Amino acid sequence: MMIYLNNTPLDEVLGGFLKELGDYRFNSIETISVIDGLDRVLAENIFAKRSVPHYHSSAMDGYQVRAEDTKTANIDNPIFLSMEKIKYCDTGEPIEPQFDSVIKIEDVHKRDNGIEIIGGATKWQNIRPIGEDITAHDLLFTTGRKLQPMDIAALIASGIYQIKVFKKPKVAIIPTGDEIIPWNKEPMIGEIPDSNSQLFANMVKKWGGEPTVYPITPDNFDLLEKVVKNAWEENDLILVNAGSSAGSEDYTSKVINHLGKVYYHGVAIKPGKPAIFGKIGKKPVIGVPGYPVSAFVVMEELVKKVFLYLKGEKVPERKKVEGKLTKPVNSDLKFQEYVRVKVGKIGKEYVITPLARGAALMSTVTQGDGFLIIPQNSEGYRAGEMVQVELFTEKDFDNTFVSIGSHDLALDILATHLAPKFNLSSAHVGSLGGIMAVKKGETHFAGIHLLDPQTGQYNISYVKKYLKGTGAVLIHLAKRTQGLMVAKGNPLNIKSIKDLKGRTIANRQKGAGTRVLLDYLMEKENIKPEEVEGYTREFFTHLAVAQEVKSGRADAAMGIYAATKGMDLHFVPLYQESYDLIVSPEFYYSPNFKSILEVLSSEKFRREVEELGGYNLDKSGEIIFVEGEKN
Ligand SMILES: Nc1nc2c(c(=O)[nH]1)N[C@H]1C(S)=C(S)[C@@H](COP(=O)(O)OP(=O)(O)OC[C@H]3O[C@@H](n4cnc5c(N)ncnc54)[C@H](O)[C@@H]3O)O[C@H]1N2
Ligand code: MOO
Repeated sequence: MMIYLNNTPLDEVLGGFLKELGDYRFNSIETISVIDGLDRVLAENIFAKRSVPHYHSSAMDGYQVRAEDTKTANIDNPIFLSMEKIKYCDTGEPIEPQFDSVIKIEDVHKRDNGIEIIGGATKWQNIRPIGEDITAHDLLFTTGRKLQPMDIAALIASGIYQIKVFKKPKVAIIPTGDEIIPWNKEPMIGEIPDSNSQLFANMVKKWGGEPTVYPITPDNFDLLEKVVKNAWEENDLILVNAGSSAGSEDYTSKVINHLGKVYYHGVAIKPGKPAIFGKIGKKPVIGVPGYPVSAFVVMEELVKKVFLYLKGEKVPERKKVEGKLTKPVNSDLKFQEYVRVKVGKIGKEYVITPLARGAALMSTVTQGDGFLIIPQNSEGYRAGEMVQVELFTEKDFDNTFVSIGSHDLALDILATHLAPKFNLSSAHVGSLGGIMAVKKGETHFAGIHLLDPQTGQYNISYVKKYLKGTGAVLIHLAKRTQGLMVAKGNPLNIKSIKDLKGRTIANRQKGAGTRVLLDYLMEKENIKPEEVEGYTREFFTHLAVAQEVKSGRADAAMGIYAATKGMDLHFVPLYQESYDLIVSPEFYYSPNFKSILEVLSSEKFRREVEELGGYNLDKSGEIIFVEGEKN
C-alpha cells in the first residue's frame, strides 16, 4: 500500500492551490426577478429607470394651497381660504399643478366652505418633489453588491424588475464509505448516518452556493470515478467526503489523480490533516476528511476560502475575544491545531476552557464557542495565560452562566428552565476542580458533593478550607442517593461495599465527590484499592461508569440512581449525599442570580428533577453556609 501524505502548512496549501486555479472563477451570470434577489450578487451596474417619487406628492395629511395666498396670515390676522383656493389631500397624494404648498390638517381651522389659517405657508413645504429620494438615471448599485432587503425595495420603486446576478456556484457533495447510510435511516452496528453531507450543504448555502448531495458511493475506485466524473460535468466545485487518509480503501486522491491532478495531500493542521486539493480540467476537486470536526475545520479554513475567492468575495473575519485559559493546552509542533473552547464571561473578564480534542467529537463544536488556534511549532499554552479565541458562535456571553464542577443531571434540567433567556455553559471537572475554579474566578458557580470523612458532613468544611479569603455562598441543590450500580438482577449478589472485594469496578476520577465517597466507604470497611480490580481506571461521569457496568466490563460502579435509569441496571442504595452549589459572592449578589434561585425554588423544577429518581429537592435554593468575602 502506498501512503503519501505530506504535511504542508495551511497558508502554503491555500496560496499554492489558488495559483493553480489560474483564471478559473465562478462568474456565470443569470437574469432573475428582482424579488428573488435577496443575498444575490449583482453582475451589472444598475441605474434607476424611474424617479422616486415619480410625481410631486404630499408629505402630510392636509390642504394644498398656493403659498402666495397665505402670505399675510398671522395670529392677529387669520386668513380665510375658500374651497376654490384649497384642496384636501392625504399623505402621498399628488399635488395639483395650481398648488405649491401643503398646510398640515392640525394647523388649520375648518370653517364652512373653507379653512382659516393663522400662519403663512412657504413654497414647497410638506411636499415631496419628484426625485426627492432617487432620480431617474441615478447609479443605484455597482457590480458585486450583495442585495439586502431595502436594496430590493429601492430597485422595485425605481422601476427595475429583472436583474443580472452571478449564478450561485454549484457545489457537488459526494459522500463515500461502505459504512455510510442515508441520514434518516436507523443505523445498525458499524453503520454511520451521513451527517457530513448536510454539514457541507448548509455551509455551502451560507456562503451563497447551491449544493447538490450525490448518492453515497461505496469504497470502490470505479464507482467513485463514475460519480466524480458525473458531478464534475454538473458542478463548479466538487467535494468528496472521506476516503482521504492513508487507509487502503481511501480512493479519493487516486480518482482525482486519474481524472486530473492532486496538488496537495496533507495539510499541517489538526484536525483536518488528510485533506486533498486537486483539479480536474479547470475545476477544483477537494477531498475533505471523514471525521466531522476534521471536515468542519477543512470546510471553514480552506474550502470556504477557495469558494469565496473564486466568487470574488472577501472572507469575513471571525469575531475574536481574549481571555484567560483555565487549563493547559499542549500542542503538537508539527501542526497548527484548532482546539475548540468554551468561552465564559465572569465579571468583565473572559475565561477560556478547552474542550476534548477528538476529531470525531461534533459536540465540541455544538457546545463550543470558538477555536483556540495554536500555530505550528508552538508547544501550546499554560493555564492562566491570556489567549485569543476566534468565535464560531454568536452567543451572548453576558447572559451565559458558567458552571464548572461536578456534573449532575439537575444542572441539565436547570439549563432547560433558564433557556432561552440564559445559557448555561457547563464543564465537568469534579467537585474539587469546581472549588478551584471558583477560587480562581473562572466560573460563576460549581456543583459539589464532597463528604468530610471526619464529620460525615457534606461540603461545608471544603468551602471553609479552600475558599477562605475568596468568599463563597453555598446553596443547597439536592439530596441524592449514591449507591452501587450492578447488572440487572444483581447476579453477583453485591449488597454492600464489602462485596466489591475481588470484583471489577469502574471508578470515577480523583477529585470527584463520588470517588471521595467510595474511598471513605472502602476505608471504613478496611478494603484496600489493590483488592478491587479496575480501581485505577477512571471515568468522568456517572453515565460513563453506568455504561461500563451495562457492557459487562465492570461488575459494579459507585454512582447515582438516576444514571442507571433507562439502562436497565440494578441499584444498591448506600448513602444520601448533599449536592450543593458554591456561588462566587460577586455572582450571588448580581441580579442574574435571582433567575437561578427562582428556578431552584420552583415546584416545576423540583418535580422534574425528583422524577429522575433518587432525588429530594425539598430544600433546593436554601443557603447552607456563607464564607466571608475578600477584604
Ligand atoms: N492509518 C491511519 N489512519 C488514519 C490516519 C492516518 O494518517 N493513518 N488519519 C486519521 C485522520 S487524522 C483522519 S482525519 C481520518 C480521515 O479519514 P478519511 O477522510 O479517510 O475518512 P474515513 O476513514 O472514511 O472516515 C473517518 C470517520 O469519518 C466518518 N465519516 C465518513 N463519512 C461520513 C459522513 N458522510 N457522515 C458522517 N461521518 C462520516 C467515518 O464513519 C469514520 O468514522 O482518518 C484517520 N485514520
Ligand atoms: O486530521 Mo485528523 O482530522 O487529525 O483527525
